[in-house]
Amino acid sequence: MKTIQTDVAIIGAGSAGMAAYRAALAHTDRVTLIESQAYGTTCARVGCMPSKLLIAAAESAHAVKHSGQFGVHAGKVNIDGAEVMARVISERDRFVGFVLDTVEQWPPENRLWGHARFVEDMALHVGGHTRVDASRIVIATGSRPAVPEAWRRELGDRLIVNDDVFAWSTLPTSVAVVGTGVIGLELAQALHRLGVRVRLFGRTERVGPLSDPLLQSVTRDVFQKELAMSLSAQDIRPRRNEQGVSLQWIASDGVRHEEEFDYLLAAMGRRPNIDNLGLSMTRLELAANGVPVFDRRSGQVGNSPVFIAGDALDDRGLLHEAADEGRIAGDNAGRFPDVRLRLRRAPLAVVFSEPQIMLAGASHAELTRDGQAFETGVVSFEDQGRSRVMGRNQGALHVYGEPGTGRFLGAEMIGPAAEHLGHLLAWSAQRGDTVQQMIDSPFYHPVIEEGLRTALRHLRSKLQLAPSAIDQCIDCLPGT
Ligand SMILES: Cc1cc2nc3c(=O)[nH]c(=O)nc-3n(C[C@H](O)[C@H](O)[C@H](O)COP(=O)(O)OP(=O)(O)OC[C@H]3O[C@@H](n4cnc5c(N)ncnc54)[C@H](O)[C@@H]3O)c2cc1C
Ligand SMILES: NC(=O)c1ccc[n+]([C@@H]2O[C@H](COP(=O)([O-])OP(=O)(O)OC[C@H]3O[C@@H](n4cnc5c(N)ncnc54)[C@H](O)[C@@H]3O)[C@@H](O)[C@H]2O)c1
Repeated sequence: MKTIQTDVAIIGAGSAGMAAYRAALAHTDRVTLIESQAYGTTCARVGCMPSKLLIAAAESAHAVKHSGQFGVHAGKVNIDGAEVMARVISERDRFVGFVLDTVEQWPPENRLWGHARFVEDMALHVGGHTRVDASRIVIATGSRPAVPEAWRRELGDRLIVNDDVFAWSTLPTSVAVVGTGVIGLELAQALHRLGVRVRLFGRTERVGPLSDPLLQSVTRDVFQKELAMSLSAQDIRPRRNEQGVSLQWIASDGVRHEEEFDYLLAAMGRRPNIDNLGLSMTRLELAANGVPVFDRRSGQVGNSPVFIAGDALDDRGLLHEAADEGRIAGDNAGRFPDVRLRLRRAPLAVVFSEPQIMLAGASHAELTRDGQAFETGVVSFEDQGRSRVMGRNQGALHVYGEPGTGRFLGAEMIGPAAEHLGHLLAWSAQRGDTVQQMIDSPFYHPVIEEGLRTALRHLRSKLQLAPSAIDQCIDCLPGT
């Protein structure tokens, strides 16, 4: 076995690992980036980008099918599954190509291929061919889908995960999607809108990530109108059969049901890739979930020269967070022992369903857990002017503010343009804006942001910072 010495070894060349590599290089040329699979990142290859490409096709099909509400009749919609997947894959490959171009420009002597495992505190074995002795190590190994082993054994290639969807050459006829989290919701709705028979299974009544109980119920109602859903499904039993999968489950009414599908898509959460890293060979302190105990502001594991970033943290699981964490961990690994604590951005998460879902700043669950006093301002989008104009008048927004100071704390929303409102609200949360400062900002007319202003005015009156918002007035057109 060959032995190499390096200043910084980075395990994983995904979004976090690539950011860590760039940041560490600012301090030393002796940086080794280790990858065991294809370069290209989860986000570009099988995550953010191909899922949004599939959703874009689905939105297009949906818009054509529902144009009748505007008096525009497009006739029978023909969805060509092969063409849909061809565009998804060719555009995806373009995004992956940009990542590959970047990695290929990096010196080959800085790149090592193979699965890395700790064999001692600061030594790795890679692919059975190389021992790497490193002064500092960054763990950026990402995550993988959680799949029940018994289901995998029973269903074989009929049990699929997100990676498999983006290898399809055409669309299947039917898919059972298990898991009503972010991936389940995005992919189930997209496939349904592209003409695939879909049933979405949840083991509880929870749909999507919103933690505000009232918004959870709005979310459930909205998606139940469009999708075949079996919530609180118990004893889900998949069997392999001629067609693909026969699925039995006990519905919330206690009755056992059975339905057949081509595939079962497991969207049941993701597990950090830290269980196969040989961490037991090190003295690193591990938390109950097996992840080394780390500081979010530095990425440092205890006081050790080991850093961790991205989905491997089992924390926020989002691309922009992975890139930030990679940069912080790589910089600190490069400058070790002069480790710097970095400010983290305000939380922001978006689900690209229709309507979209977003959380910005502190969530309802976090405020409640932390015992933070707060009031809630609300707006429904059902009668909001611009949302009605566009026929996208579904959902609601809740904004949270602090009594006394009038400080804006956070928001949760299901509704139109949530990806954009989410940014405005996360920026306000990060700046520490007051509700009044936000209301004093310009609002054009007619725009969906006027709905946000209604919610903020409602919050202001709940915080007793101003008289109740005026419901009817000349500049308060419908839904403002
Ligand atoms: C379907 C889907 C849709 C998503 N959509 C969005 C979205 O719209 N917006 C958003 O913000 N986020 C989204 N995400 C989440 C986002 O993709 C991830 O948070 C992000 O890609 C994590 O980056 P990472 O660098 O931590 O992991 P990865 O990019 O997975 O990189 C980890 C790398 O480590 C390698 N590796 C693992 N173990 C070893 C080892 N022992 N030795 C060597 N190499 C190893 C892996 O092969 C991999 O290349 C989505 C995820 C999925 C699955
Ligand atoms: N738009 C985005 O930003 C985006 C999109 C996709 C994925 N992601 C990232 O990927 C992560 C993983 O997504 P995900 O949807 O797999 O996880 P998730 O944690 O959002 O949802 C998992 C769901 O699976 C359910 N589940 C788990 N075990 C089950 C069982 N045995 N039977 C039935 N249901 C079961 C859970 O109750 C939950 O509803 C997300 O948390 C997010 O960080 C982000």
